[in-house]
Amino acid sequence: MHLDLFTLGIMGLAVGATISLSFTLLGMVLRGMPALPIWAAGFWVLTAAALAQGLDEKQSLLSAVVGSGLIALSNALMLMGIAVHVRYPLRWRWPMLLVGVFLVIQLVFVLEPPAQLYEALVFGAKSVVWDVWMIWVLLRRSPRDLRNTCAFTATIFCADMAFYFLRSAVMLAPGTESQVLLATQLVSANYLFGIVCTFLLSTGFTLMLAQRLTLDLRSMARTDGMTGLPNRRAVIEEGRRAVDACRARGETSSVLLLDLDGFKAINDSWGHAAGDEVLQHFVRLMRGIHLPDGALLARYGGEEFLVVLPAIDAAQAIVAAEDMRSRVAAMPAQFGTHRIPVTTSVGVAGAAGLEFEALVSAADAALYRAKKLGRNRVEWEGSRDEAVSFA
Ligand SMILES: Nc1nc2c(ncn2[C@@H]2O[C@H](COP(=O)(O)OP(=O)(O)OP(=O)(O)O)[C@@H](O)[C@H]2O)c(=O)[nH]1
Repeated sequence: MHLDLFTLGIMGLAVGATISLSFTLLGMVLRGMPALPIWAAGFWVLTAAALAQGLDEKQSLLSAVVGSGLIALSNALMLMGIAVHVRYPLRWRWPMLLVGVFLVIQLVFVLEPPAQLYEALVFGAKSVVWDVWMIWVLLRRSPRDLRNTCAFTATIFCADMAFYFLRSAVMLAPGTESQVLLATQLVSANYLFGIVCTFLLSTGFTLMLAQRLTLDLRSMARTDGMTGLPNRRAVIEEGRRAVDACRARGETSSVLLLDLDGFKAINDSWGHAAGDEVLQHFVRLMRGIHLPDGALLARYGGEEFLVVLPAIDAAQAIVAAEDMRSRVAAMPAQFGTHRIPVTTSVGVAGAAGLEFEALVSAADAALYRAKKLGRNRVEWEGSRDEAVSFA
């Protein structure tokens, strides 16, 4: 089969339109994925570029300027989609500036046509600039937990770059310029490679989206929606891991269980929205307190919060708990024009040998006593030096 430019243009059009349509439809289903519509637009623009360039064998002004302008625009869209996906704050103005520069270069080429070799080399250089930029964002600006799918996509851009270097090497080889057949074959190879790359790129982007979706869902399942803190499930998992690591080293760990006092009365007197505001106010206060490295703060239940302090002994934990209690008592919550007094009771447990679950139930027993003894106070199990004496 002879793959002339027209045939390749039709193939590019079919592949491009299919991918663009898939991404557009995916964007309608997967809401909350901001990169998706940008990539869909990128693929549509790339398809339009294939249409403008591939179906116009005479290489008129339309194919030269509009086609390469569209290719530059599609690269800018792909790049912006990647930046949005990895949450790298890249401003639209920089890729768009590059599109403008490349468009001017193309216009100059139309007005004063350079040697074919020179034009092809500039075309390759333009692709390499986009490739390097995208590879840099994918590998250097992506979060660690998205890195493997980003690395896959970066490999495609590396292959694209390698192709252009290879193509340039062939073109620069002595005597190549005069071989018309070779030049035509290179253009065809360029098209075919572009089609394969576009397909692989769509696979790379799909993998990146799948990984982001999985991570987002996993994070949502472990986060409390109202306060943004880790939820009970997350803190049990992470707390267990942290306490076990300390136990293995023979170190003490402590946990604090904090429960807001009279919270039902706050809801009953001021309404549920006021209750929510009090919870958020409490979390803001807690976040403002400097906790030791490795400490975990989580929402354990309705108005109950758990602090895990690995490698912190009971005496230090009691001091930390007293600091939290007094700060909360000193700062009422603001709800509209009303100031709502807030206090918390705290149960503390700290021991070297206990498992996480045993520490939490000891802290729970201490909390129960704090409530019984009048609330707004810190209680612990056992002596202050070894807050759980029954370990
Ligand atoms: N506004 C609001 N209320 C909540 C939320 N989660 C739990 N609650 C309420 O918190 C209240 C807890 O009441 P109780 O367990 O009786 O505790 P309390 O009134 O604080 O009493 P003590 O703990 O003994 O001081 C219940 O009325 C729950 O409906 C929430 O996310 N928002």
